[in-house]
Amino acid sequence: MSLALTDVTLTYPDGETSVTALDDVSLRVAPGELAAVVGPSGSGKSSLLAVAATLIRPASGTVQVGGVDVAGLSAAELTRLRLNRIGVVFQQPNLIGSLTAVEQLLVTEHMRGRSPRASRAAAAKTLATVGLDGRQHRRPHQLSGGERQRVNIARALAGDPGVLLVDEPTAALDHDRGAQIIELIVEVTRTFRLATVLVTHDTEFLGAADAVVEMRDGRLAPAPTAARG
Ligand SMILES: Nc1ncnc2c1ncn2[C@@H]1O[C@H](COP(=O)(O)OP(=O)(O)OP(=O)(O)O)[C@@H](O)[C@H]1O
Repeated sequence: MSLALTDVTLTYPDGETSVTALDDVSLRVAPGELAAVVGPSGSGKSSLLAVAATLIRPASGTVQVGGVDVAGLSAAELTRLRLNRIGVVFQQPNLIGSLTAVEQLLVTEHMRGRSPRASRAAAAKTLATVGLDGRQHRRPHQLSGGERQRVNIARALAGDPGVLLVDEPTAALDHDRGAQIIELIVEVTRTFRLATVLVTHDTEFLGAADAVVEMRDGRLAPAPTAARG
């Protein structure tokens, strides 16, 4: 599935005035490709992900997921699109403390209306894909930081999405764990032919990205080679 943002502009009200978080931004990501987004704090990276996730509607411009302009979808269709086609990985895993790894995935599978038996088998398979075979019955406090982030990634993949949006996945991890998480994101992008957008400060891991773009004051441009690590 592809992801395309075209001429997207987003403003937030700010007292009497407004802040332009995205200024005429265009980004295309083909199936199986990873686009990395770098840029200083406050430049608009999270806003870009929120618009791509269809959580915020831009003031102008279009967002297409799998060739479909999301502006034309009803509220119910948008909910289905988010649940079934778009996987989001936030900086913090946001796991539920009392649930095991497999149960974290079953919560969203339940929301998708899938049967518990089929969901459990699929969730175990997804956990194995992210390297957590044998750890599926552990609760978050029994997992390392890197393993918790893997559960987070597995949860985003469980619905079999076409688009994967990842916000600073290595921020809470040490260097080696961070490198492994980036490697995993690249691997699942290729294996499942996802259109992946990865926001990161870790410029040293960007060699595997198909494109590296830089946000500055809400504008997107190809990153200078120095930012590619
Ligand atoms: N809900 C909001 N209301 C008003 N302004 C906002 C809102 N969210 C973000 N902004 C502003 O929009 C701009 C872009 O913010 P955004 O969070 O997208 O940046 P970012 O690049 O993700 O930053 P960081 O790297 O610090 O997470 C900033 O100037 C920010 O202050």
